[in-house]
Amino acid sequence: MPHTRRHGGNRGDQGNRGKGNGGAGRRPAGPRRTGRPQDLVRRTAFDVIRAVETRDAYANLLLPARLRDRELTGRDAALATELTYGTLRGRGTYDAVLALCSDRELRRIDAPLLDVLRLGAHQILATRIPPHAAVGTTVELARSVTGPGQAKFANAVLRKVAGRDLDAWLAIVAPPDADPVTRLSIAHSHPKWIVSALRDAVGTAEIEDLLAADNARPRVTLVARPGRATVAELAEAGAEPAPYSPHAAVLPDGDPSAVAAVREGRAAVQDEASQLVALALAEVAVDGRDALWADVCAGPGGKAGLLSAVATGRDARLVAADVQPHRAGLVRGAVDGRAGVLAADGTAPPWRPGTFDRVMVDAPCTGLGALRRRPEARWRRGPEAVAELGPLQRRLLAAALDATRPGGVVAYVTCSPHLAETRVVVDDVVRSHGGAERLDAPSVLTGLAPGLTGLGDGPYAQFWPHRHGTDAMFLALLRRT
Ligand SMILES: C[S@@+](CC[C@H](N)C(=O)[O-])C[C@H]1O[C@@H](n2cnc3c(N)ncnc32)[C@H](O)[C@@H]1O
Repeated sequence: MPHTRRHGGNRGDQGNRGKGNGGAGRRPAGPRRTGRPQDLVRRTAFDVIRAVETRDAYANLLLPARLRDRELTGRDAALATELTYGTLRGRGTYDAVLALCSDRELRRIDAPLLDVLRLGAHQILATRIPPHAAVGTTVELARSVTGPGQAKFANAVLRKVAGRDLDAWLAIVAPPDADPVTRLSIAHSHPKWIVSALRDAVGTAEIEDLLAADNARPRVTLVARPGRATVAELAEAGAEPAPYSPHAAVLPDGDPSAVAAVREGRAAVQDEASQLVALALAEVAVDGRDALWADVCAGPGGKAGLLSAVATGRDARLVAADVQPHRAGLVRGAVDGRAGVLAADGTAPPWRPGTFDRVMVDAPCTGLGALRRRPEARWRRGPEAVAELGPLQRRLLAAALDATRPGGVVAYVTCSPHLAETRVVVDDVVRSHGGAERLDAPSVLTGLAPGLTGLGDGPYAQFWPHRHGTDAMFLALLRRT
């Protein structure tokens, strides 16, 4: 099933009735707060879904801005978020159902109308909104977006969708005797190439759990930057200590920016695996000097923020770089004053060979390990992205080994479990570059978090959403010889 939770959507329609648009000369962007709040909630979800399609917008960045502009808060904001993310994630499943309910091929349906239908299918099949209400409000949306003729078509299609529940539809569109990749692709709404790649990485026994975890809402994990904030302080603000990272706390509900330490930059939102791979680089033993660290792909600064705080506590210094100047700018807001930040190309860096004692390469990758967070990401790129990124990943890792002194350590990290951008890259570079010895990453990580298991047999470590509740982050640790 594309969704593991059903949302109490219709309850969300009750909030903030009749608040107006805030006055003081401020006009919300797009539709105004007139009419029924649920219309504005659905319209907001629709607008974000369209912007994702037409201007490559990122839902997790655009939606909060639209909610603010339109003064949607509380349950209305929660419903708009659920409808936006759920529709984007579930598109693969909903398209398979819509194709059976429409007398027109989906590719012949106008793109805005198809998005309205997907939004309707999500409400009917994966929320607790009563089907008649979901059909009625979606038909109204179709009318306002595309006109009365199309509203009639939308009504006919959505009434057919509402004729069965999700399980009954899945038995038809993803039957047990279908080819396994096709069945998983439709049932869990992932493109086939991603199902195949994830199955190669995690194995047949766990692929279904992994795909289901990609469709669940991720918890919000905070990092208390060492020396600047503590988990105890985050706990006072309502967060709960997380299971593995000593600096992590989970915010069960609510807005991270309501936490003072987050507002003040002493804490931040950061996945627990992302914290642990940075800590692994900081903790693995190095022989001799331990004074100068680098993060060569640092933007926007999640790992650099943690590394710089740990470095400062040990009287070491972090140099953080990113090839994109605006991303290097974001890093400046995440690191402490001792760190150096610059815009530089990690494949042709301005520092001398052998400069650093510890180097982080958090390489640009497909992001297949963070599909929970970026609901549209799975539809955006095809398998060619893996081949396109491979040469850059290899050059960055080779250059990082060059930048490390003998006895120093390099961490190669991706937010993807795809074998072609994880172990295949590291194996190739170790073979062709020479001068690198693989360290056992799982044992370094379990040294940090004794309860942590299921990272693989080494020398590489792989986190998984369904096993660890984290992003599928990969870590290789290499000692420069
Ligand atoms: C996965 S992101 C890094 C995330 C970051 N480490 C964090 O924890 O917030 C990869 C970064 O590599 C940067 N990048 C891509 N090519 C690069 C290059 N040749 N040299 C340096 N940085 C590069 C991208 O701009 C992007 O910011």
